[in-house]
Amino acid sequence: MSQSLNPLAPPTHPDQREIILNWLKANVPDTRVRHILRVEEMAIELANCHGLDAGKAAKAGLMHDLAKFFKPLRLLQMAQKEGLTLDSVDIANPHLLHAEVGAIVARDQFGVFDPDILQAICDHTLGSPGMSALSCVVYLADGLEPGRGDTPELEELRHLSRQDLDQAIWRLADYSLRHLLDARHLIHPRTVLTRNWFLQKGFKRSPRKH
Ligand SMILES: Nc1ncnc2c1ncn2[C@@H]1O[C@H](COP(=O)(O)OP(=O)(O)O)[C@@H](O)[C@H]1O
Repeated sequence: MSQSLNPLAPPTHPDQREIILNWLKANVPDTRVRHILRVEEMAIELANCHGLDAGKAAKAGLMHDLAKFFKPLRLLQMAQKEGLTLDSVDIANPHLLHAEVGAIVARDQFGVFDPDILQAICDHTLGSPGMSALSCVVYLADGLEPGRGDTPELEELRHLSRQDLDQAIWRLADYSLRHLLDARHLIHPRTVLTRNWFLQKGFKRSPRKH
């Protein structure tokens, strides 16, 4: 995890999924629970497509939005207590911290200590330059699960997400950035850094195309 959540010994509960799902049903509106379940399903599908650990993808998908409905002050306080470095955009829009704070909840409330899963939860909204394939899968599942719509652009991105994780990441980052620009929202620089990192990775793979 780029911002040091401490990976200690893992006490894994056999009924962990049911416990997490019950917590979500009590703390998150039904529409968001349905989104979370679609993210879990798409993360499993993408993990299988790309030869990744589908169990880890499922867990990160199920837990990615644990802190989605935490109030801004709570998000800021938890992030500060954890010692996370905050960008000015995080301070202006603490909602963006729900990703990192979700990983803190996964660790502290549900005893998840797997650093790959915690990092994928952290990365799900803004991405991260050089993020792992597991993080890519959860970022893509969050942005492209079927409930996001069925425009030709989204369908193309879904197709790409099954073929090429790197290209799908920068294309989905571009898609998000376009929406943020149109809405005249602040843009967190990490999305731009993520987009550039994965675009450049593509240049290195096929230099003559660019
Ligand atoms: N790079 C970014 N900079 C600023 N705001 C962003 C960025 N990425 C996403 N957001 C905004 O943060 C909010 C949460 O993002 P996300 O978790 O992807 O949303 P949701 O799952 O609710 O669609 C959304 O309102 C989105 O517009």
